[in-house]
Amino acid sequence: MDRIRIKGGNRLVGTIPISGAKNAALPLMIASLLTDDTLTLENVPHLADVEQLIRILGNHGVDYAVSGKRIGQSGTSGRTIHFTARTIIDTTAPYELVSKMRASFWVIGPLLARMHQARVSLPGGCAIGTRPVDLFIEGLQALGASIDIENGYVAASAKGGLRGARYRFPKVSVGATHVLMMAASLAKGETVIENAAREPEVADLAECLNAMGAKIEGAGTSTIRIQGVEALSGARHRVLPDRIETGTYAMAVAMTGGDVTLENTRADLLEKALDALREAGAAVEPVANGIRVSRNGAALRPVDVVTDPFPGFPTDLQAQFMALMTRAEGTSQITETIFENRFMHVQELARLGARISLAGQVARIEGVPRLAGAPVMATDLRASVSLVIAGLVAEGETVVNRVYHLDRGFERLEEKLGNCGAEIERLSS
Ligand SMILES: CC(=O)N[C@H]1[C@@H](OP(=O)(O)OP(=O)(O)OC[C@H]2O[C@@H](n3ccc(=O)[nH]c3=O)[C@H](O)[C@@H]2O)O[C@H](CO)[C@@H](O)[C@@H]1O
Ligand SMILES: C=C(OP(=O)(O)O)C(=O)O
Repeated sequence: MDRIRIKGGNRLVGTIPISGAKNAALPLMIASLLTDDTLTLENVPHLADVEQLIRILGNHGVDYAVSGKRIGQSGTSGRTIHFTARTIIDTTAPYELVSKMRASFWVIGPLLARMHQARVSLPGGCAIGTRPVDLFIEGLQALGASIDIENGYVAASAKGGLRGARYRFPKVSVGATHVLMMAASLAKGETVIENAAREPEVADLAECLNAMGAKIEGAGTSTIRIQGVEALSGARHRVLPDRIETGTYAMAVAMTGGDVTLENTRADLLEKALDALREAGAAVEPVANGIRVSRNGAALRPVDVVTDPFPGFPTDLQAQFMALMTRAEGTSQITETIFENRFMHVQELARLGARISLAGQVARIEGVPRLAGAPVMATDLRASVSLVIAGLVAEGETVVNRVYHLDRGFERLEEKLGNCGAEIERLSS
């Protein structure tokens, strides 16, 4: 299993190209199931989750072809991939494939809409909470689907097709909003989704679906209105920049000090996180095609944050911000409101000398003047990268084990940080 070795102490200076967003690319790829035409996606990141989803889609009959820049070229700006689901050859998504990744469950929406049936294994994904699927089930039932859960599978059918309806989510869910929006695009009549997730990835999916011929209004707000259409066509769409990758590197720069321009990204995708960084003492300014982040000499100040659905502080940046706060001059508080078990990085950060106490969903971080390198274990995707951020300032050597978590969501992390002066390498074994 690969490991990442970091020698802490170097400031980060230079430019980091931001990739297309994993959490936008995955639902966009799944949208290819909605049409027999070709959906071309640009700026697709090269990530383990993308490769896994290609396999899952292949099982349903989606062919893919890669064109444009290939991985390995320096400065690559992501791949262009053409997805074609000419015919759906299987409406079952099996446990072996779906258990590896939460988002793969989302195929249920397009399969049901196009084929009027789907049998999808209950999902896997990062172990950060129980992550039930009740909202998907309720939402799809509102569109007329009958659903049974049997032998670990969700079996859904809609004889005669889905019908538009008004549905209010009792709780905000990104995935369930994606699924309902895709399903409703091919339902008969109008669907109104209330209390929808407002994440930029939802708006990105809607933009792509509209390019495919869907009629969706209001995506990016909490009420989404969809007029169902008979069929969708192919389209070409560019995947949104990864706001979590952006925020992660911004936090790494705030941690080490230095001056880095994050390229191919947008500040409006993560205002709340950038505000927290400014409060912590970093200078953050939008520049043409990106964001410049620096901290030169200013002390790190403690900042309290509470995770929330967009436009709040993202849960996917919580671990990284906690790593930063371990070096603040004072005590900060981080409250996690989205997932009930997303503090697994706490004990690993403690190995590096961090002082963090937990009470339910609240972590209190007492800043320390130094961290010291140690072997640590990645437990989930964002937890892993929080350990990398801490390792960048820890004295001596930090080795992060179980790097496969990182590879799910960060493209060429060692190269991107190494090019800015970090001493970081991948140890393959
Ligand atoms: C691939 C992807 O885009 N993953 C993101 C997506 O995950 P994902 O779409 O899985 O997250 P959700 O927004 O659905 O989850 C939010 C909360 O709702 C709960 N819930 C969700 C569905 C359901 O049927 N019942 C239920 O109770 C979840 O357990 C969680 O507590 O949004 C999360 C919240 O921003 C991010 O952390 C993930 O990185
Ligand atoms: C939790 C995440 O991913 P997933 O929903 O795929 O587990 C994430 O991207 O941080």
